[in-house]
Amino acid sequence: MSREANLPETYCRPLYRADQVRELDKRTIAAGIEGFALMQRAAAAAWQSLKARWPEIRSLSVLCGGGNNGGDGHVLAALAAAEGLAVQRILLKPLEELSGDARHAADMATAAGVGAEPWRSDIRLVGALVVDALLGTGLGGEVRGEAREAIEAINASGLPILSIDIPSGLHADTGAVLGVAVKATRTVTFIGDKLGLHTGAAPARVGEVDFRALGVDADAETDLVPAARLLDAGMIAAWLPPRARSAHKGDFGHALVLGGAPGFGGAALLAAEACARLGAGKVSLATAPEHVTASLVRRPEVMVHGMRGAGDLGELPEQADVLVVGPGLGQGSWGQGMLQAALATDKPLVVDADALNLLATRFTGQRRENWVLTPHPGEAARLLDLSAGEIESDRPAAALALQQRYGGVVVLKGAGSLVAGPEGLAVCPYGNPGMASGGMGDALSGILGALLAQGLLLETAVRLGVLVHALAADIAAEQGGERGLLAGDLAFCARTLVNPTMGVDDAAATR
Ligand SMILES: NC(=O)C1=CN([C@@H]2O[C@H](COP(=O)(O)OP(=O)(O)OC[C@H]3O[C@@H](n4cnc5c(N)ncnc54)[C@H](O)[C@@H]3O)[C@@H](O)[C@H]2O)[C@H](O)CC1
Ligand SMILES: [K+]
Repeated sequence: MSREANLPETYCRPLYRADQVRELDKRTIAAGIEGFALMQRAAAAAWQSLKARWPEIRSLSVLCGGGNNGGDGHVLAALAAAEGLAVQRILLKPLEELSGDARHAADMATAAGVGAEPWRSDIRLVGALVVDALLGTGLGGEVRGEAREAIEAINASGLPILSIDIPSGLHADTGAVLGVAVKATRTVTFIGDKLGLHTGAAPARVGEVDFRALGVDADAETDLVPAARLLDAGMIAAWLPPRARSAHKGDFGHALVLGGAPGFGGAALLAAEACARLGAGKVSLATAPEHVTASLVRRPEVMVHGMRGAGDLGELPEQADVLVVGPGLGQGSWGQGMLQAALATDKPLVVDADALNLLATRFTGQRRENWVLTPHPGEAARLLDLSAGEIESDRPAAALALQQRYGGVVVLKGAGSLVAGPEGLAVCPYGNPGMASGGMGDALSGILGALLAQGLLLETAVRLGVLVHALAADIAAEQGGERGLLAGDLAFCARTLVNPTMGVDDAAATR
């Protein structure tokens, strides 16, 4: 178990940076498995993964770079040829310029009768599938020269693509595309799963990630603290406290949503609804008076209060167990007053949308340990005084910088949302482009409010909430497609996720 009581680390696969994987390689070699044997294990694992995914394939085009990533490709080419496949082996660097394990691998493939031809810009890829063995953890800087051409040709081929270790051109630590990157169908990665395969541009580039440990137990290297951990749906049940039969709504907390400035009612309603749907005992909504009727009609279970300004809040903040501030807040005096009232309490806060923009502009210097900020890259840029491009160029660093500066827990939303907290970094591998629509952030803030209201530890609640929110979006997309996926669709899907299915007899048994 991890240091925080209910965070079973066994479910969160460790993710490493490239330098940590190289350190693991070094230690493995020092422990007696020499480099070429490790390369042979890697290539064999990639070959098994390829055959499992494409059992019908009878020909390959293997593009080999000048380093050990290319070495993996040479060994795989020999394995495929030995099983009767037609193999086109293409070299980015002449055999005689190779060295070390890569040269050993290339010579072995040649000795096994596998032909080799130099890369040419007019080359035709004749295989039915491409193996991308150009660049791995040794990629340094923007992709240059023939490697760039080769990557573009691979992407233009229209063929299925298996990337060795990392799609060439993708940064192993940040998931950023360094000029150009392969768009793989499947990526087989070795020894340590890599942080850069799960965030930034990676989710759209890696295809299916097939992690193979090659017999190396990275977890045993306790001094190698993983760069992040990969959230897994298997954790949902472990993180949700069971409900006692004798429970009453007071046991599940009271969440107060502050939002819906005049003209911005929808966001606040979405947050309040998600909060109710995810199990808060009571939900109050403090919003502009014009939204009261709509709230009563849409969600009568939410106790809605019309607020001309923060002065009308009265005892509401003190009566709540958690405050969600930001959905539809606006940045005018109404919104500023609501945020000020929230900051004046010592209650756990979920801070989103315009509340984040106000933290960056009018309420600067704030820091607390019991809040969660949920910026998208644009809001993160304002909070760190950077550009959105700089945020996206190194999302893990941005998430950690936000957490360092503001304290508590930070969610940097986007493909492969990141959760940065005292436990370190967690990456969410779920979600889809259907989430790029208005209200998704409001739904997340409501989900987080509900889990905090029910008493989950801050970091657990945030990791769980981000996971459930994204997984619900995947379920909703499976049911009805990504286009037109609405935030309101999520709350119900998310609700099913936080209610582990019970058979009828189980339900009877608990009566
Ligand atoms: N024991 C091990 O280390 C194992 C490693 N495995 C595989 O090896 C690669 C890492 O290999 P390395 O030689 O360090 O680097 P790469 O092959 O990824 O790249 C070096 C290669 O690429 C050229 N290059 C670098 N930057 C650029 C650039 N910006 N543009 C163009 N070309 C570039 C450089 O000149 C070299 O030719 C790892 O990913 C694994 O695939 C085994 O899998 C396990 C054992
Ligand atoms: K590669």
